[in-house]
Amino acid sequence: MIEIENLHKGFGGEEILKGINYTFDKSKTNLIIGGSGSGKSVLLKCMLGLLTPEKGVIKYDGKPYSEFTEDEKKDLSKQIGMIFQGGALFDSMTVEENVMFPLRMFTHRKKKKENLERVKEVLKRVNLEGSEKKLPSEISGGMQKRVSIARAIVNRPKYLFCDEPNSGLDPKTATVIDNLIQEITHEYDITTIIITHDMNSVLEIGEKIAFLKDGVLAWKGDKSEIFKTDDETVVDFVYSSNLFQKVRDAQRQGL
Ligand SMILES: Nc1ncnc2c1ncn2[C@@H]1O[C@H](COP(=O)(O)OP(=O)(O)OP(=O)(O)O)[C@@H](O)[C@H]1O
Repeated sequence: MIEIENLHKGFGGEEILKGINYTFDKSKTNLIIGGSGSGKSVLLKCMLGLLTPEKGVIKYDGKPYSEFTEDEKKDLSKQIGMIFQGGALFDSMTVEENVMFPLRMFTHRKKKKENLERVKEVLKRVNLEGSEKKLPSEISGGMQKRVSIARAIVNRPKYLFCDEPNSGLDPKTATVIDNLIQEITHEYDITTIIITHDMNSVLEIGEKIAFLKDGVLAWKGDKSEIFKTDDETVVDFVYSSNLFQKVRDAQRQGL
C-alpha cells in the first residue's frame, strides 16, 4: 500500500501537484488517468523518489519515505519493479540478459545459477519459454512487453510502477498485456500503479482509478463507477472516447 497525503510539487514557482491525498491499494491495479500535463508523471516520480515534494507525505506500507534511512531507500528500490513506456529493453542484450539485469544489480554475482533459474521461472510465467537467447529486435512488440514485465517482477517486487505499459500495441495485444499485469498483481500481492491514456485499460483492469486534473485529484472510483458518474470533468475526459460513449449508452439502455 502507498499512501499520499497532501502532496505538493511545483517547478519555478508554478504549482503542479496541488495537495493530493490518495491511497494506492495492495493487490490491486491502481490506474492514474488524466489529460496531458495534469501531473501524472510528476506524481509517479515523487513516489519513486526521483522528485522531492515541497510538502506532504508519501508512505510505503505505513512508513513515510522522508524517514527512510539510506539502506531502507536502497531496499525500497529493490522492491520496486518498473515497466516503461516502449519497454526500454537493452537492444544488444538477449531476452535472458535483459531479465537478468536487475538481479545482477541487486544480488551477488556468485548466485549465477540461482539467478538463471529465477529468470527461467519468470520467463515461463509470461509465456516466453524458448525465447531466452533472442534479441529484442527478433521478437514482436507484445513479446517485448512481456520481457519488460518479466524484468520488472524478477526481483519479486512489492510495488510495480507502469508508465503506459501497452502503448504502441494493437488493441488485442494491449488487452493481453493489461490482463497479464493484473494477474501478476493479484498472484504476487503487488501494489501496482499504472499511468494510462487507454480507455480500454480503464474498462478492463480499472480496479481503482484516480483521475487527475490540473494537479488535483478530481475524481476517484473504479471501472463500474466511472460509467455512472455525472461528474462533468470525468465525463468530458472519459467520453471523448467513442468506445466509452457506446458502452455508456448500452448501459443506460440496460443492455
Ligand atoms: N522537471 C520539470 N521541470 C519543469 N516542469 C516540469 C517538470 N516535469 C514536469 N513539469 C511540468 O509539470 C506538468 C505536468 O507534467 P506531467 O509530465 O506530470 O504530465 P502528465 O500528466 O504525465 O502528462 P502526459 O500525459 O502528457 O505524459 C507539465 O506542465 C510539465 O511541463
